[in-house]
Amino acid sequence: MDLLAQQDYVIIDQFLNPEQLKNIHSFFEQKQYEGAFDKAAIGQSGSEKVIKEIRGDYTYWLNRDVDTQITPLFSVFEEVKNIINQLMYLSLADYEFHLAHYPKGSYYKKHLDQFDGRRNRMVSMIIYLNKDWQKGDGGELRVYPENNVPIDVEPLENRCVLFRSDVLFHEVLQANTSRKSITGWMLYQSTELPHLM
Ligand SMILES: O=C(O)CCC(=O)C(=O)O
Ligand SMILES: [Fe+2]
Repeated sequence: MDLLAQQDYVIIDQFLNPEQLKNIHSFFEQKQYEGAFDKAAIGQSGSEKVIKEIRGDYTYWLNRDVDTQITPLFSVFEEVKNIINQLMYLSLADYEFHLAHYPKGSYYKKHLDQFDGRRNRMVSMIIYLNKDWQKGDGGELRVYPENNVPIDVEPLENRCVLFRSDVLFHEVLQANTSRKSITGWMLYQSTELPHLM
C-alpha cells in the first residue's frame, strides 16, 4: 500500500494461493467453453462502441450471486477493498471485475480507467493467468508513472497489479499469444450503470 501511494502502482507476485488459482483457471476455461465472453466496449451506456483499433479484448463480467464457484475470489476482492480503505483512507464501497481474454494480435491502447461520467473507479486491479508466459509472447502492461520512464509489466501467472485509476496512464501491448486476466476496479460508490468499460 505504501508503494501504491508513492508510485501510483504496485506489483504483487504469487498473489492467490494454489487452490484459488486452480479454481479461477477452471472457471475461466468453463466460461470460454460456454462462449460467455463478449467483445469489450468503450464508453458509457448508449454511446458504447466496440472499437477494435482501441481495444481488442473479450470480457465476462463477474457476478457474486451468479458465479458462486468463485466465491473465494470474491472474498479476496473484499479483503483488498478493506485493506485499501484502512491503509489509504479511502471510502471504497464496492468493486466490479471481469475476466478478460486478449486473443493473439490484440491490444489496448494507452488510456486512463477513469473517464468522464464515470469517475468512481479509484484503484484498478489485475491478476494475470498466463501459465508459462515468455518474452516475445507480448501483452505486457505498460504503465506511465508521472515524471518517470514507462515500465513494462510482464503478465505472469498469479501476478497482481494494483494502480490508481485516476492518474496512471497505461496500455496493453500487442499480445502475440492468447492472454488471460481478471481485471477489476475498486469503486468509490456503487454504480447502477451498466458495466461497459
Ligand atoms: O490487462 C491489463 O494489463 C490492463 C487492462 C486494462 O487496462 C483495462 O481493462 O482497462
Ligand atoms: Fe485500463
